[in-house]
Amino acid sequence: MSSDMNSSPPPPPAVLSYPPNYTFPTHRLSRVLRNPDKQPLVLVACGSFSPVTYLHLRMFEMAKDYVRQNTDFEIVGGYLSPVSDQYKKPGLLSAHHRVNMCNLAAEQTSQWLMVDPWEAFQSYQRTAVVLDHFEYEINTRLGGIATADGAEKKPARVMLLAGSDLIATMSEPGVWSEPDLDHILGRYGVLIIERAGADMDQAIDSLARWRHNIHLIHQLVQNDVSSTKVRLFLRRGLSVRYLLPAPVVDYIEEHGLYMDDGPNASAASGAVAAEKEKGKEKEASTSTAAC
Ligand SMILES: Nc1ncnc2c1ncn2[C@@H]1O[C@H](COP(=O)(O)OP(=O)(O)OP(=O)(O)O)[C@@H](O)[C@H]1O
Ligand SMILES: O=C(O)c1ccc[n+]([C@@H]2O[C@H](COP(=O)([O-])O)[C@@H](O)[C@H]2O)c1
Repeated sequence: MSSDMNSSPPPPPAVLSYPPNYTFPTHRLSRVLRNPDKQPLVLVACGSFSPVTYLHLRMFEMAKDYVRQNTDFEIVGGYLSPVSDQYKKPGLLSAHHRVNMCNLAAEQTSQWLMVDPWEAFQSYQRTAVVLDHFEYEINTRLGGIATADGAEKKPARVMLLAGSDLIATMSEPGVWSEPDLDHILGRYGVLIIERAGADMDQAIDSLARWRHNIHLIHQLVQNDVSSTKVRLFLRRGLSVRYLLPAPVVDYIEEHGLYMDDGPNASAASGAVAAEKEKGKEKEASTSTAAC
């Protein structure tokens, strides 16, 4: 293991709690680095995924192109990490269904993406802790990623992959704690995907001190699909085909999901999430009315 790894010890497993019968998914993790000059990189996208859309999957492909063209990293794994039911965001379907839909999307439309149910099936875990969990599983438990000649194992860099709307919340008072921001952006870093309606430069304005660890990825094809719009379409009996992977559309139909407002729709448990949802619903509602 490199000296880098020794100077930055991962947190002890005691701070990480585990859901019952949990196994960290590694079936698509590249355990060997193709290019020995590169540093292995693992992408982690945290979110509701209620439901997962093509845009969630597209974030990973955009990141892959960016990383290949602009960095010294080699991507060895990509994970969707659906949030716990305790996040209680309006429109949040049960973790059981959200994880199933993410698994269908990853397994049937991608060769490299995986779904980690670690945070979904337990109490709410902050994003900083989720990234620590990946760090522990990949670099402590698995010992990192081997070079092709097997001479050494390099620690993988874990990075958050997120849309600019999520990053914009990092400048909103009271949403993220300052030590967590320092942990996420200082230690791990983030790849930000431009999202219509959330200006990237504005989103990172107050995050300047971590700029060296923040990578901005611009959209080349504008596409503002959101889970909120998909849920709204479903409630109105409109088609969502070609906005989501076909197996996910079939799953939603088969289980009759998102036909009503759901148990959390008016609970407004998280003020920020609820406000965000209301704004998105309004915007989505205006655009479907215009159709
Ligand atoms: N169209 C998109 N463009 C860029 N990033 C996106 C897009 N859709 C989702 N993301 C990002 O994916 C991650 C997970 O998002 P999330 O599950 O909250 O989806 P969402 O569509 O924003 O959901 P909702 O509409 O329920 O708020 C977040 O980092 C979010 O910014
Ligand atoms: O760790 C935090 O303090 C924190 C604060 C706000 C949001 N998050 C995470 O960001 C994600 C937001 O998802 P969403 O669907 O609300 O856009 C979700 O995974 C949350 O756990 C995390």
